[in-house]
Formats: sequence, C-alpha cells, structure tokens
Amino acid sequence: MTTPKALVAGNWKMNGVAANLAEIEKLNDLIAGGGANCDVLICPPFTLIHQSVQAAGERVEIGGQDCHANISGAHTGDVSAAMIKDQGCSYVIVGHSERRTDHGETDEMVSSKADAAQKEELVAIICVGETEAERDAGDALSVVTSQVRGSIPADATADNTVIAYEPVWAIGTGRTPTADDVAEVHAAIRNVLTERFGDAGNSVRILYGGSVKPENARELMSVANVNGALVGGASLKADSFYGIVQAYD
Ligand SMILES: O=C(CO)COP(=O)(O)O
Repeated sequence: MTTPKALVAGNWKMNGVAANLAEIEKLNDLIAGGGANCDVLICPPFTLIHQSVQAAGERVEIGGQDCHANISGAHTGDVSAAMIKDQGCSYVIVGHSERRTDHGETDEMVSSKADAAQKEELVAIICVGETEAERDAGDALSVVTSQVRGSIPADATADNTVIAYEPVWAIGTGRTPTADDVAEVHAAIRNVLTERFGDAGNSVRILYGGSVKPENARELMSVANVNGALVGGASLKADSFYGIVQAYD
C-alpha cells in the first residue's frame, strides 16, 4: 500500500491584504531552513493570488479557495479554474463547509467545480464534514461518505483528488474530535476511495481540518489515514503554520 506524501494546506479564507504577503515569504524561508517532509500550500483570497505566487519561493505552493464550474462567461464576481491556473496555482479548494452554508453549494455543484478544476490540471481539494447535530445523531459516517461519493467528479483520478475532512463543529472553535473519531471517519473515506479508484485510492491524500494548531498537530497527523492538514486560523502567521508543518519533520 502506498502512503501518500503529506500535504499541509493553509486556507486564509477572507483574511489578508498585501501586508500579509511577508508571512508567505517567511514561511518559505522557515521551511527552506528547517526541512519538512510534506508539500505545503497556502490558499489566499483571489486578490492576493498573483502576489502570493511571486512571494512563495520554492517550497510553498499557492491555490484558490473556490472556482466556478464554467471556464468563462457571464458570471459576475466569479473566478474560473482556468484563471486560477493561469496565475500559477496548482490546487483549488472546493466545497468548503462555509461555501456549502453561505452559498448553498450541494454535492452536485461541488462535483462540477472539482471537475472544472481537474480539467484545468489543478488538484481539487474536496471538503466534507458533518455538523454537530449530525454527529450527535450518530450520522457522521453516513453524512461524510455520502458527501465524498457525491462530490468526486466522474472523470476524477487518484492523482488530481484530495479529500479534506473538516467536521463543521471543529472549525474555528478550538474543539477537535478524538484521535479515534478521526481514525474512524478517515478509514470510512479511504474505503470509498478504494471502491472508487481501486488500489490507487490508497494514494489519495485525506486531510484533517478543524482547529489544527501546533500543539495538537503531531497527534492528529499521526492518526491512520491522515495524510496532512487543512488549516484556517493557524495558517495566517508563518510561525504557527510552520509549527504544524513540523509535524512532518
Ligand atoms: O476551515 C478550516 C480550514 O479550511 C479550519 O479552520 P480553523 O483551523 O480555523 O479551525
């Protein structure tokens, strides 16, 4: 069984102005100085992508936080996968729970966005996760596996797909599931991936996200089938994000 190279990804969400680009330069310097046995990605707001690619150096890749399902056209305010690719990005996040909630994105819409990204040779980071009510009702596994099945496009491959498991109740709250709960959900996602891609499903990276900090990164990243992290708040500062990257030193 292939263990994939880990990916530690930062999602800046709607945070950051030009002054924050120094954090990306600093992050690259820290990694270049200290080594890290993982891929490192920052997904800034669209307005900073161009400058972020220039600031990122050798060790940090840059990605988008969302894309439209179409390549171009009359969609005011939207950004296409082709535009994100054109700026030098290699990844795009799709289906984050904040977009599912704020913009009513369904699995079908997320799948269309991931398809657009993959057709532009971007890796799609497809986000899934249960709400607190769903977990309390004992439905976490069925909700998450159904989201994974419904959000992976028909033409996806193991190489251009990353899954991020982010329990909605753990995002920005300082609360995290137990290691056993993370292991259970990641194993269920792995089963869906091997059903879907055969043995290659073992090489798809499954990230954990939700209140990942330097203090808990090592424990969370050592759980079976956790192949990296998707980090919100702690990715905004180079020092704290590097503290998470160091789980893979
Ligand atoms: O939503 C997240 C990343 O996409 C997680 O956010 P926090 O790390 O701030 O909990």
